[in-house]
Amino acid sequence: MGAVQLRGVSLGFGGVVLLRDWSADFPPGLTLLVGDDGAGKTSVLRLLAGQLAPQAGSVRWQGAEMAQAPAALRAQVFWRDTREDWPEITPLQWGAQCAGQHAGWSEPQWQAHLQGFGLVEHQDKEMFRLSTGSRRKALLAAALASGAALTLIDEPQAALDKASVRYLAQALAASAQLQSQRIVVVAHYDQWTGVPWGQQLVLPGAE
Ligand SMILES: Nc1ncnc2c1ncn2[C@@H]1O[C@H](COP(=O)(O)OP(=O)(O)OP(=O)(O)O)[C@@H](O)[C@H]1O
Repeated sequence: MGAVQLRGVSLGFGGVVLLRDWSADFPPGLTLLVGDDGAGKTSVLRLLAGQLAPQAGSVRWQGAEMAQAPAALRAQVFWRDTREDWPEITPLQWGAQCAGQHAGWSEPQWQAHLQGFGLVEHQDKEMFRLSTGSRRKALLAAALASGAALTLIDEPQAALDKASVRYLAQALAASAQLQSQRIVVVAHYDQWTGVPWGQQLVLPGAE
């Protein structure tokens, strides 16, 4: 399947430069994307998802420019911006939607992750009734269970209890073992030990 390749990427907003002529590869395996608050982690995930186009340079995967990727390629990406509002839907209903969108969806893994994150008691409550942490856990459980060839996870430790962070670390390791060709990118503001990262990329930071 190969890496997502960023070449000579520039990106900025309103005079603030986040990336200038930045090149990086996101190969199969686990990548930790490190950057201070506001360094552009979410923006890089959005570039990888094709939700955002760079102002210069290219973001290519499987022969396509991600911002113009055909639907078949987009279907191989799991990405949901954590800032997006949730519709009136329960975690179970949302899981069913995701199952329809991702060919590699694993129902046993979804069930296991709901259990592992302690979400079973909340799985029938609408998202807006859940705590931020529980909504985050539902998102993470779906990301992991999606089997998506390119899985993008933004600041997963935010609003998670310690037990869930431990569960997530082992679930990430297990997913990398299970699907060695899967590209999983996790953005976090700091180093994160205890996860077998294939690579760690540090963002240059806003100028
Ligand atoms: N669509 C946009 N329009 C204008 N400014 C934006 C846009 N997207 C991001 N920014 C700005 O770019 C900077 C980087 O944002 P981004 O969310 O990518 O960083 P981050 O590293 O994920 O930081 P944080 O963890 O604080 O969200 C921020 O100052 C943000 O306000």
